[in-house]
Parts: sequence; C-alpha cells; structure tokens
Amino acid sequence: MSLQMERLRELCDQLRLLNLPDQLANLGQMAAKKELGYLEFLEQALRGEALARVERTRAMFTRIAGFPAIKTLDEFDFQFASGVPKPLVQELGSLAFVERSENVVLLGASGVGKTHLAIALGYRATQAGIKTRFITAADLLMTLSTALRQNTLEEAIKRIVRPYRLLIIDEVGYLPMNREQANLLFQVIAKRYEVGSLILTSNLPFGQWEQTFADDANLTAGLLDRLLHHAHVVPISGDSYRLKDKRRAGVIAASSNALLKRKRSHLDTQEEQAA
Ligand SMILES: Nc1ncnc2c1ncn2[C@@H]1O[C@H](COP(=O)(O)OP(=O)(O)OP(=O)(O)O)[C@@H](O)[C@H]1O
Repeated sequence: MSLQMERLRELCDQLRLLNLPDQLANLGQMAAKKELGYLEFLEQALRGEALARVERTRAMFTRIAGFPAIKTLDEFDFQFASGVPKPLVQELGSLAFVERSENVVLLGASGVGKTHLAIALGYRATQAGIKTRFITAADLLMTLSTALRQNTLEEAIKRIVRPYRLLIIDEVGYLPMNREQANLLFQVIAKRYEVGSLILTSNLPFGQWEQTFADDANLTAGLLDRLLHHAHVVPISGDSYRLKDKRRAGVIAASSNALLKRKRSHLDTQEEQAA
C-alpha cells in the first residue's frame, strides 16, 4: 500500500469514514477514467460513504429491534387475509402514526397475522431510521418483575421502554397476569403515553382484557384509556394462516366449509318445507 493510501486510511479512521477506505482505490481509478473534476470526485466519495452509513444504521436498528424473524408488508398475503382492513394497514405502513406518537392495536384470533403485521411495521420503521423494539408481553413482564425484585425497575423501564420511538408488545392476553404484572404493564403504557408509539397485538377483544389484567376493572379502564386515546385499532378476522395448507389438504375443515354446510342445510330445510 502506498504511503499516501496509508495516510488516507488513517484520516478516514479519524473521521470515522468506515466505508471509504475500501473504496479509495476504485474511486481513484474511476475518477481518472471518467476524468472527474475534484468536486465531482469528492461528491461521489462522500455520497458512497453516506449511503453506506444509512445501510449500517438500518442493519443496526434491525438487530437491536429483536424481531424473532423478519416479516414485510410485501410478503403479507392480503388475498388470503380478507379479514384484514388493507387500506388501514397500508396507511399505517406510511409510519405517520409514529411521527404522531400514536398507537396501533392488532386484535384477532391465533394465526391471523397479527405478529406478522406488527413486525412488518416495525421493520419498515427500522429501515426509516426509527429506533424500534419488539418484545413479547411474557418476556417484558418477566424482565420487569425480576427488576422489581432487584430494586432496579426504574433502570429496566429506562432501558426497555424509553429509548425507542416504537415499542411493539406482542401477545398481550395469552397469559393471565397477576396484580403485580398488571401494574407493571400499566406503568409501561402510562410511560409511553403521548411520548412514543406502541404496537400491541392481542387475541382478546377489549371486553375480555379485564380478566387478563388480574380482574382489576380500574386498572384495565385506565390502561385502555391511555392506550386507545390516540390509537388505530385493526380488527382482524378470518382463518389461521398456519392451518392454510392443512385446510387445503382437507385435514381441517375450514370455517368457510362449515359456513357452506350450514347454508346448505338451511336450503335443504327450506326445500323440505316447500315440498
Ligand atoms: N396473510 C398472511 N400472509 C402471509 N403470511 C401470513 C399471513 N398471515 C399469517 N402469516 C404467517 O403465518 C404465521 C403465523 O402468523 P402470526 O404469528 O402473525 O399470527 P398471529 O395472529 O400473531 O398468531 P398468534 O396469536 O398465535 O401469535 C407467520 O409465519 C406469518 O408470517
């Protein structure tokens, strides 16, 4: 390596230009071939560095978000999920709700795509440079309960709840909470209220949340009040995507089959009555 190259590498290091050193040789050759002016060359070099920095930030945000898998809106089969309000989901995909610190609540039965959509919105946020964190309600409550016992609840909340512009809490309602856990989740929602966005997924309609939150009517009302004040509720109906292929293979009777059967028997009765 020439002495000049070494000096350039050192300067890049000092200025934290991580991408440029590897590009220097190519850039130099390209500039000579295309007879670029000094300023044009500088612009190309800095543009490459800026793009690489954006990519690194995206990758870092995706990593720290802790998604269990990457899911995208493009992969979501809206045709299968006819119970998903597509225009609303597409509007949420603009991420304007994050800019406005609003919440999103995805409600529906198991397997209808709640987590997929929550991750897809979260992933899109990370790609837009929005610091995001995904956590299941069970993991969140376990971490906070442990912190409470160790007298470090404030730190845990600061670490998990505060630094993120978008916090995704998955699977609220699968496990009933005791009073302590219900209180902890209330604190999380209260701390986020109007300062950052939340996406929550739940298999339970709001009418049943009280049972999950230790049968505490006041706490549930206060929690829902804060959660829903600026929220987009996305009700999802339909069949489980997980069982799609099994249904196709006829292993499980689809609800549409059941519906057809009911309709058929209704028609049969009508025919019998008419005869
Ligand atoms: N409409 C869809 N298009 C493509 N993949 C889908 C769709 N719906 C669900 N899936 C896939 O099916 C699997 C289960 O979906 P997901 O975990 O999002 O369901 P869920 O509603 O969160 O269920 P649960 O309440 O049991 O956690 C995932 O792999 C997800 O990517």
